[in-house]
Amino acid sequence: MKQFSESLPDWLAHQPLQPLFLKLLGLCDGTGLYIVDRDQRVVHWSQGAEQLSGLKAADVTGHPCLQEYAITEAGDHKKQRIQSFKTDGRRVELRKIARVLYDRQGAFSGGLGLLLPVSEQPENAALPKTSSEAEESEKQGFHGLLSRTPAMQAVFQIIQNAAETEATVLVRGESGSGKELVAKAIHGLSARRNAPFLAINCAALSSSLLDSELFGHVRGAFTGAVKDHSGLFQRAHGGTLFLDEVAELPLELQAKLLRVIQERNFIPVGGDRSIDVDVRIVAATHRSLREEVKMGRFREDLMYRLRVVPIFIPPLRERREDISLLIWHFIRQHNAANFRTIEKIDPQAMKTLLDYTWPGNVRELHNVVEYAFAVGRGATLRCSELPPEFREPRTAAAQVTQNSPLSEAEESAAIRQALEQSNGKVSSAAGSLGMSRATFWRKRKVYGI
Ligand SMILES: Nc1ncnc2c1ncn2[C@@H]1O[C@H](COP(=O)(O)OP(=O)(O)OP(=O)(O)O)[C@@H](O)[C@H]1O
Repeated sequence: MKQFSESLPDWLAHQPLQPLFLKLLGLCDGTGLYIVDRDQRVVHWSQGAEQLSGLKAADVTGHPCLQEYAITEAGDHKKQRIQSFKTDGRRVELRKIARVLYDRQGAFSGGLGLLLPVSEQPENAALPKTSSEAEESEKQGFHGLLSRTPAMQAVFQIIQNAAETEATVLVRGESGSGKELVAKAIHGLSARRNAPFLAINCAALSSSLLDSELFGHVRGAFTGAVKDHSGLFQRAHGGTLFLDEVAELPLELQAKLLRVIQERNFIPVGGDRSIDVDVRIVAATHRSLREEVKMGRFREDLMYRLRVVPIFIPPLRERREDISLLIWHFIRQHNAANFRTIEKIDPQAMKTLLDYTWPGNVRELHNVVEYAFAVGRGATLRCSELPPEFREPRTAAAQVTQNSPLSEAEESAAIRQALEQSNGKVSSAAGSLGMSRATFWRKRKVYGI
């Protein structure tokens, strides 16, 4: 990108800088401009930023770089950085474009930022381009789920079809593989999309708390029940209830759940009257419910009621073409929200990422990108910016994956990626994949790359 200073006209270069700067600030007051100091504390917050975010300059100035105003994405308890703000109790989606300032020693000395309503942000106009893959990644999304593997395209098709029905869906997949995103996609595509989508993790609460959270309780049902409490089934009326880790549901609550599914009504804890509800259930588990039934921990009749439409999400290690797609997707998100812009991934770092087994799936991958943004600087993501476990000697599991042959699709995706990263230089692309130049050429010919 051409730097502004490169084309600074002579007459401008000779202007006294301070008055010029103050005039510019005044001129931009209607835009969402803000400035932070070297500690990332806000030192200037324009009127435009006030209007867009609903946050007054007096409340923001002196505080660390907006972080404390970021709110969590519904259903996900990780911070989304600067993507959403609360205004008068409303949620406003904002994007941030930032430029870093360095002092004469090259140390970070602050930054300028511009807030834009998401709808007004011109796609790619202000954001630095990362790689063509980053742009491509946005095209391969399905309601927030990105993938280019055939197995996931089949999942998208099932989601689409299931959303048009009222069938109960059971999503199976490892932790962090995207089960909740699937549930949200089904809700978002269904006729229930304007009613609530509520989620609960059945493994996170004790049996009695879960009972009261799901079905509610009446006043006096137990010590501390000082007033009636409506449960999730009641609050999700007309919408969708996502039951995560459903295999962990205690047997006594499995009976209650079966009743709601069959009878479409339930009795709150301590109550004597049943309440009718219309709720679609999407359940998820990382376990095999069949195995749980065999072990006597899960009711067989409930299993059949839940898995009317089963959806299986393959773990990330089995869809390795998605690794680089997701890495660039998260980098792009962070480029827009941070003071660092990553434009390249060092080939060795990319190889390490592609070889990793990703036990925590997409969530872990997102964390790794977040880590790199937190610890690293500069336009290239390097091996030294990967979390410690990536730099330690390989685990047995990683060895197995490394030694396992890549599928044709994985191999051709890796070759494309390596070429992209090396700017078309064959030697370094081949080297990054541990191939000789001859093998690399032969494979390119086979795959038509
Ligand atoms: N295919 C995908 N494309 C983009 N982001 C994804 C994808 N899959 C998962 N994610 C992201 O990864 C994180 C974990 O996803 P999600 O919470 O849906 O997983 P989960 O399987 O429900 O996890 P858990 O079982 O631990 O609750 C979320 O931030 C989600 O947005």
